[in-house]
Amino acid sequence: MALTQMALDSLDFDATVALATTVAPHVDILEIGTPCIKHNGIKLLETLRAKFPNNKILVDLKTADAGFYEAEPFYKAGADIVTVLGISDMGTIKGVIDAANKYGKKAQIDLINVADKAAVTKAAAAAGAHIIGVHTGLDQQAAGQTPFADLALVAALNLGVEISVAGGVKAATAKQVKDAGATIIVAGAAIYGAADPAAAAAEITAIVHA
Ligand SMILES: O=C(CO)[C@H](O)[C@H](O)COP(=O)(O)O
Repeated sequence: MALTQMALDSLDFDATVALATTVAPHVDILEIGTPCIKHNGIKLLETLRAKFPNNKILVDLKTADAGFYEAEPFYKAGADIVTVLGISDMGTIKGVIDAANKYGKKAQIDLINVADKAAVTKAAAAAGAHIIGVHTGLDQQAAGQTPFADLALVAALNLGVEISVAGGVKAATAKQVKDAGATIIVAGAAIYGAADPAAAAAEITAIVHA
């Protein structure tokens, strides 16, 4: 079954916990977004881990170096998934995979800004990556880009790894993303920007779980 992931992209600690409280019953995975984890640190992960035992938690570290060293404390503190940049050295990617395996968790390789996405996906899968993250970042979205072509390319490789898709996904596009091969469908702005975030999350999850 495909899963939904909600990206918590606020910088504010209390607002993040409050939004997670609203949304957690309606999504599978809570994501602590990159600006959020940089601003608030591992204490926020510890807080969310304690409050939401029924959700998986992804920490979007987007690690670029020192993979094992940077990722290990987050797995130890309860992260289920940690991200590493696909543009990093394979030693860095392998370090995050090794840290994930040490704790029985998952490493996600983020393809943001990767030039040869097929080559990096194949190399990461061969190195034991659990999840490939097809990702059109917020700045790329502002320039009009979408993740759909990259998703088609990665899904066509048929490597047997999980595929997460992020980049402006909303209720209107969630089915398209799932049908194209995504196993984790990420939504940030479509949920936190909605008038009723709980309802928006529930709507997307109903589509993804259908
Ligand atoms: O990782 C991110 C930015 O780097 C976002 O959290 C991700 O793109 C999901 O948010 P949205 O649905 O608003 O694109």
